[in-house]
Amino acid sequence: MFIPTLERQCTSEQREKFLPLCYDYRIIGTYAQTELGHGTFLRGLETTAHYDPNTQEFILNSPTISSIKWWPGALGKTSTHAVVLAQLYTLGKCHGIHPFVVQLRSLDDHKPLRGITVGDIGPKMGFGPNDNGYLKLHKHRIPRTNMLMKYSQVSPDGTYTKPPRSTLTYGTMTFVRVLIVHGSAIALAKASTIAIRYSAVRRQSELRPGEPEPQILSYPTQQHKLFPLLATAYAFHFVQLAMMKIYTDVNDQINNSNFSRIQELHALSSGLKAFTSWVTNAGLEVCRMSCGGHGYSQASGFPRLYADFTPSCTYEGENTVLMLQSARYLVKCVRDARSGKTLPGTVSYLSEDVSAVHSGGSSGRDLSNLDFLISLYKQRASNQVHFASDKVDRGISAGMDLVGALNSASVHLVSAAKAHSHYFIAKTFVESLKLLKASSELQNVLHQLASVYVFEGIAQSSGDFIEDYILSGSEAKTIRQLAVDLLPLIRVNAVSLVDAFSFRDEVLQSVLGRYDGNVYENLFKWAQNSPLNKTDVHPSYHKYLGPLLKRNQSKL
Ligand SMILES: CCCCC/C=C\C/C=C\C/C=C\C/C=C\CCCC(=O)SCCNC(=O)CCNC(=O)[C@H](O)C(C)(C)COP(=O)(O)OP(=O)(O)OC[C@H]1O[C@@H](n2cnc3c(N)ncnc32)[C@H](O)[C@@H]1OP(=O)(O)O
Ligand SMILES: Cc1cc2nc3c(=O)[nH]c(=O)nc-3n(C[C@H](O)[C@H](O)[C@H](O)COP(=O)(O)OP(=O)(O)OC[C@H]3O[C@@H](n4cnc5c(N)ncnc54)[C@H](O)[C@@H]3O)c2cc1C
Repeated sequence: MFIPTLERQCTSEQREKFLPLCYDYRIIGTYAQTELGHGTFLRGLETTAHYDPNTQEFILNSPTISSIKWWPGALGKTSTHAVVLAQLYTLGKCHGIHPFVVQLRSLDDHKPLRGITVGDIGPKMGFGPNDNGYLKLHKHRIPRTNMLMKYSQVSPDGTYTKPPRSTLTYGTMTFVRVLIVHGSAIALAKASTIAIRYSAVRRQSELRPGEPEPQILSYPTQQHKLFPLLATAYAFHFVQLAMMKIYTDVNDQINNSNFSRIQELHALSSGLKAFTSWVTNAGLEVCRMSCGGHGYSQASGFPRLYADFTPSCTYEGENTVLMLQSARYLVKCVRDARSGKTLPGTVSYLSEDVSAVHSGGSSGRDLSNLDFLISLYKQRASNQVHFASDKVDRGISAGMDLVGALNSASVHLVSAAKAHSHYFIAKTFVESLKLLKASSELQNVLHQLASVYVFEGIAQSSGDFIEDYILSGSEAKTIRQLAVDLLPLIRVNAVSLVDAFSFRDEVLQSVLGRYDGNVYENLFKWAQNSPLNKTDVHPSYHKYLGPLLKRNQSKL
């Protein structure tokens, strides 16, 4: 995050000064924004940067215990520098959060500089090798030119020039949220690879006396756990490509001072980061549990994969908060649509009249047709967004202000943002396959994956579709069965579909997911290397167990 911030927020002179140092690993940096007391509410950050025109320096301070920077990756023991987000004060006025490059440690002996107290925040659930750290600043002075001044400036006499948009400071977070969508795709692909390969190797239970124990991958329940997640990993792969394309296009526009799509990008990246990381987080646990006891061993790779992935639901914007950000924009779009404005691409459906075409019961609608089902996802999203938006309007009519009305409708707003994200993902998956140049065999297999993703997505949220009369109960039941009917077809290619992710064993880090499937020998070998097995009799025997046993034996 240090480098992307410099690349996006530096003037050209500052780029020339700082970026070569980063690219050549002459300095190592972190992104120090979160504090002990604030991570979500950025306007509440307390670190201060007061400009001193006499020396043309900023004086940085952590004025309170809650203002101590807390969590930034590699801050504790590694980073020599940080981008510090602080409240800018100049000529007696506060101008809000701005980014500053601060050197933390000497480049000679790596000792912290004067006015800098840094350290590691202590053991965490995962990310063990990462020294997430704390930073306390005490009257630490930096040159004026260390404030990143691409968008806003402080001149030598202290005059402040404000940015074209205050939220441009938030740009790096948007970029990393887009990366996290990719991160979700990768994590779910890894978990699917481990679980499906192991399920092809593992044989368990005798269905009928005398019959060989079947591969657990043959059980419909095992397939129902794993194949929708496999399909989701493919869906997220195509979604992260689409998200990155939108990010790149909008970022190019921003670089040409065209800020017209910044809100749409913020809303989409927030919703997709939250949606994909929540789904992946839950999916990792399903994959682990589908591997039985060995899934719980460190050898499976799942404990580390989960512990390292799960903070994706929190960092870079806590997921609920990001869903609310996305929903706030959707509510704005409903208003704009009602006043006749044209809506941008990813939300244009909100101005269409998708009033519920009453479920047809036995109307013979083709419930296996993906284009038709995507139109139902659209209808569900539109209904949920309009419902939540109407709730906000009713709150205002009842005398609330906008903040109060948004807050009171927030549970529904989160549901609406989830439905919007889900529609975008399902639509993108289906549309991406249409554009894919692939053999008919491959198209057929990928169509099976898209189908099980779309069917299962409806099955798992069928309440949304039934409550709004988008589907009848019997139609929802039919779609649920369509998902189950697809499982044995996907079974044929399941191992190939995870091999296609082509994770090397060294990357997958899983005995259960080894490419050669030689699990049991390697589990036993792995166990031999356990530290506890260095000696046959563990030293602790002589201190605790031995005396205890001997004492009790003498009583016999
Ligand atoms: C090869 C593999 C590749 C894949 C990678 C693999 C793995 C994983 C991937 C990547 C992971 C990388 C690194 C992972 C490790 C660590 C990273 C974590 C680092 C961090 O964890 S780093 C700290 C992150 N910490 C946050 O994330 C703070 C969240 N908290 C906020 O962000 C704000 O606090 C907010 C938005 C909640 C409230 O903001 P606020 O107080 O100003 O209030 P408000 O809501 O009124 O917003 C006023 C107007 O600004 C607009 N607005 C807001 N944000 C905008 C944005 N970003 N862009 C454009 N517009 C934006 C609004 O839409 C509104 O607009 P309008 O007024 O028009 O409605
Ligand atoms: C592994 C890891 C790495 C990190 N790396 C960095 C880093 O490199 N740099 C950095 O600056 N930070 C980093 N962070 C910090 C991270 O960005 C914050 O933890 C994150 O932004 C969440 O903020 P918070 O901790 O204040 O949570 P809080 O906002 O306190 O969340 C607690 C609860 O409050 C709820 N809540 C908060 N606000 C609202 C609201 N407006 N409406 C409804 N509910 C609300 C949330 O939904 C959540 O349920 C990292 C964190 C972790 C875990």
